[in-house]
Amino acid sequence: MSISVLGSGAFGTALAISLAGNGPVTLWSRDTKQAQLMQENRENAARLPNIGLPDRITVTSDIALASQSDILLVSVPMQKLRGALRDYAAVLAGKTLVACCKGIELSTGLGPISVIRETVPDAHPALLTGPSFADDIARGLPTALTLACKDDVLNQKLQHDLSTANLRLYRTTDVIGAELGGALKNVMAIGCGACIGEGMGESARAALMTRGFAEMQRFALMRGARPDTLMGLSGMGDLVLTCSSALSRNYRYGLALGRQDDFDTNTTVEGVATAQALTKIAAAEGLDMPISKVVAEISSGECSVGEAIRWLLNRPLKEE
Ligand SMILES: NC(=O)C1=CN([C@@H]2O[C@H](COP(=O)(O)OP(=O)(O)OC[C@H]3O[C@@H](n4cnc5c(N)ncnc54)[C@H](OP(=O)(O)O)[C@@H]3O)[C@@H](O)[C@H]2O)C=CC1
Ligand SMILES: O=C(CO)COP(=O)(O)O
Repeated sequence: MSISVLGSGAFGTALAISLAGNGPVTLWSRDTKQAQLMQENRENAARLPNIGLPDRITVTSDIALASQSDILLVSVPMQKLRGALRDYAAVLAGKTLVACCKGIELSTGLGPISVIRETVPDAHPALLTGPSFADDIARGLPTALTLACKDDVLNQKLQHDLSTANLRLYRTTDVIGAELGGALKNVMAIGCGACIGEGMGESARAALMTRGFAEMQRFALMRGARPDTLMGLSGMGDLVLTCSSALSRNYRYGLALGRQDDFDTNTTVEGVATAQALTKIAAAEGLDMPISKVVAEISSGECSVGEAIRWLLNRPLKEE
């Protein structure tokens, strides 16, 4: 069994480092110069600095070579997934593709598994998600993740092949629940960052996380997810991590909004597009998603964080 990671961002590189503990791994970058630099310097200086690449990792920009592996982990941002898969659909046909991204596609409202199905119809799709900062994984710190695949026989094999010394994988066939847990927690992390950045305090953050989780459950149930999936690593687990740590880019982005600080626009912040996608779908379905709505509005500059908080607090009172 051979493994490649397609996409050499922070997360793809961290996964490659962890998987290299089991055997050889190919790490693919679309950028030839970046691939050469990483292969020679044994470091991803751009996205995961100061962490060495084990000898068992081969970095390449040759997609034909990388796609020869049995299992391909696809680790690019959600809004780039369709384009990346479409570009390489010919060599990805029939492969096992494990999406590692967290989000909802803005143009279609779809999650990663559906995007794989549409772009590479005869691939075998799965999803890896859950609480996991790239930096932690790359440093060998332990975490537990959710591996989601409709085909439980394939999933059992993947669970065996992708578990490592520091990644304990739990499997589920509820791909919708796993996708939505990972996608929606990023929106709530922006909200929590904004709340702390605006100086609202820890009690407000706990309230926002809890009501945010209620929104996550409401949306996921509407889409056919199982409630217990949201209670697991991909939902509650990742929500807790991302809403409470400044290692999260979504949280830091929210923090910057609340403090009215600048934020590097090249940083991957998945929750921004996902909040917009959610708001569109919720409006069409008549679903009440107030936190997602204000996260979309503060991200687009339609309202300030202060105005958003006042609006949330002044809505009609209701049952919990
Ligand atoms: N970082 C983390 O801690 C975690 C991230 N994730 C998820 O992983 C996904 C990727 O995030 P992350 O690695 O952090 O992001 P980064 O911003 O660190 O890297 C994104 C990577 O995707 C590549 N890329 C972008 N578009 C394409 C394309 N069309 N074809 C090929 N490669 C492309 C970029 O290449 P280039 O450099 O050439 O632009 C870059 O290597 C996200 O969905 C994120 O939510 C999940 C868990 C943890
Ligand atoms: O998904 C993550 C942790 O599980 C990483 O979160 P950020 O994308 O907000 O950094």
